[in-house]
Amino acid sequence: MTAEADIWAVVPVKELDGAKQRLAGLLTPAQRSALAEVMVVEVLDKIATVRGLAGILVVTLDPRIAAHARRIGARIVTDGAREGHTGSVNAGARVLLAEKRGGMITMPGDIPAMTAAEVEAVLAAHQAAPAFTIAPAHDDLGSNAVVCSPPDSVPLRFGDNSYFPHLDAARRCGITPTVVRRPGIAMDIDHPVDLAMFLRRPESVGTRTRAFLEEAGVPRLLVEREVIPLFPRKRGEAG
Ligand SMILES: Nc1nc2c(ncn2[C@@H]2O[C@H](COP(=O)(O)OP(=O)(O)OP(=O)(O)O)[C@@H](O)[C@H]2O)c(=O)[nH]1
Ligand SMILES: O=C(O)[C@H](O)COP(=O)(O)O
Repeated sequence: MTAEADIWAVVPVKELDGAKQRLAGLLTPAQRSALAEVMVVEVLDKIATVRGLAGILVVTLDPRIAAHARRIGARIVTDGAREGHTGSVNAGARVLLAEKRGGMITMPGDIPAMTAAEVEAVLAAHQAAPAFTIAPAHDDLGSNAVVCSPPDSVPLRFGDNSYFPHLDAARRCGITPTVVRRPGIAMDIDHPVDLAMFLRRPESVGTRTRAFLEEAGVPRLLVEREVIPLFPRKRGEAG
């Protein structure tokens, strides 16, 4: 990718009240909303330092996230911002298309272990348009960073084990997808078990999200709820 590629980051952010429903069994609504905010702010602050991006669009109706997005110089898109993950990404892509921008890299707000260097590696691997690059989740189910140039090079559909369907969609568009795996980008936080994994992994060390989780007593909660066993089984032990 060259600087002339004109790639914009598109980050969809659901309103914080009601975010992270899949953590409802573990965290209170206030904790979930606070965690979502810490993660999104951490992700946006890191994206703001990525070299080679033309700009950042944050698709949101959340006033706190919009205020932070403005502070880091991002643009806010509100049209289509309540249309789910896919609808919101498409809303950002439409803005970029209307402005004849070169492409987009979309990432969710729940990958707080990502780094600017990882995103730069994804962008560096991206080919000349028409092109499609994807950085999957650690389990090869989710699509955690997706680059499309032009912004609508491949129809996107998140939320249902979308990684392999996105590879197929690219091929149907006549594009050979580029795959880039990076451990920080790969670690999205949806379920309690994801929190356990995040806290175990070296990539979370030094993140504000980890500090927040420790402050909120989440490591102990994960043990109490048996998401993390207190005495891990030894290899080969039955159970
Ligand atoms: N603007 C916008 N962003 C969304 C919407 N739905 C999801 N997102 C964003 O898309 C990314 C992935 O979100 P999800 O994992 O589906 O939702 P979540 O709130 O993080 O978690 P759950 O409530 O457990 O589904 C996050 O950055 C969300 O904020 C929406 O309706 N509008
Ligand atoms: O449901 C989700 O976790 C998000 O919408 C992300 O979707 P994905 O798993 O397809 O990346």
